[in-house]
Amino acid sequence: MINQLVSNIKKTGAPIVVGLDPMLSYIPEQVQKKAFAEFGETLEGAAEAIWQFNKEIVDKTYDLIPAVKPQIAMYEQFGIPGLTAFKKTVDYCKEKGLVVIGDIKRGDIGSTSAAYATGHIGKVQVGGNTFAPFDEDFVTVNPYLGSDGVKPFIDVCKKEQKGLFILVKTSNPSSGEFQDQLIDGRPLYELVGEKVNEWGQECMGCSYSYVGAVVGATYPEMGKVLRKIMPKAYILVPGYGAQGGQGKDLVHFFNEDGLGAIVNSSRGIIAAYKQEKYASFGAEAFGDASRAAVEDMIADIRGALENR
Ligand SMILES: O=C(O)c1cc(=O)[nH]c(=O)n1[C@@H]1O[C@H](COP(=O)(O)O)[C@@H](O)[C@H]1O
Repeated sequence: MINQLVSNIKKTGAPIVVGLDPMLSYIPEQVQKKAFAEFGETLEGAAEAIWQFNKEIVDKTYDLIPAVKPQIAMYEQFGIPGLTAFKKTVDYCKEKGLVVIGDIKRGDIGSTSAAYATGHIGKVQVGGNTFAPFDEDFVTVNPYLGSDGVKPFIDVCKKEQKGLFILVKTSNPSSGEFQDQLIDGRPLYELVGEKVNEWGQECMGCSYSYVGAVVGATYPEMGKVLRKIMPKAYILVPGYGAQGGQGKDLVHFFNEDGLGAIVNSSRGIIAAYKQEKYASFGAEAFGDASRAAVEDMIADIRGALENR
């Protein structure tokens, strides 16, 4: 899967991910009304609205981008119908040739991690039948439980040619509370980065490992250090746009080959029509506003990489 991700990035020239994080408040009224007319103001109605919203955004952007990142919490809040919309989104994006990063941020004791890995990137056996229940291409993993909580995900990746992005330094304001704590004079995120590098060494695709890392766009100096600690890890960089990250902050997340990082924006793309900059599109043309926001994001990052 890492090879498909790299190939999609080279083909589009766009090291970006569109985060499909649909909140009902981002979904234009006409889309909500239509879904509620069919299913009522119910969990099913909400799930239909987020599915139709996602589909329009994917239809308007898929030719420009290599990958999407649906964040499962946005779907789980609508219970079982929400999870059905998550799965429909995963399948639709894959049909469109996009790499799907399931943002699930899981991690537990070994046996429980194994079940998470099976459900999201692996296959489950039911009697004589085998199913790939969610079938994302990559998932995000929380490494707080240590190696035995991460290894079951790596084992499934090896078997199924899937991939991981492991939280190393997150983008949120409180991330330093634990992640920046010094251990023998070195911050914890550096030690986690070293572990990601170690885990990734036996998981190489053509040029990059399929064990990647998450490092927030909001901490560019730390990104620079982590890039060197994990030279073969693809770095998923959230925090662009709504959280303040800009192209010029991100150049050191990339390697000299122009690869090695993929920058996520969720609200900045999917709710673009609500921003002043794209307001002229109006709520009816929300998908076109998202396309314009994708084009601007690509230009910003490409421009920064060309001028570094
Ligand atoms: O793993 C992630 O994707 C992630 C890690 C992190 O450190 N910070 C972070 O914002 N994220 C996710 O990235 C997305 C950011 O959304 P926006 O701020 O709307 O672009 C959300 O889905 C977050 O859950």
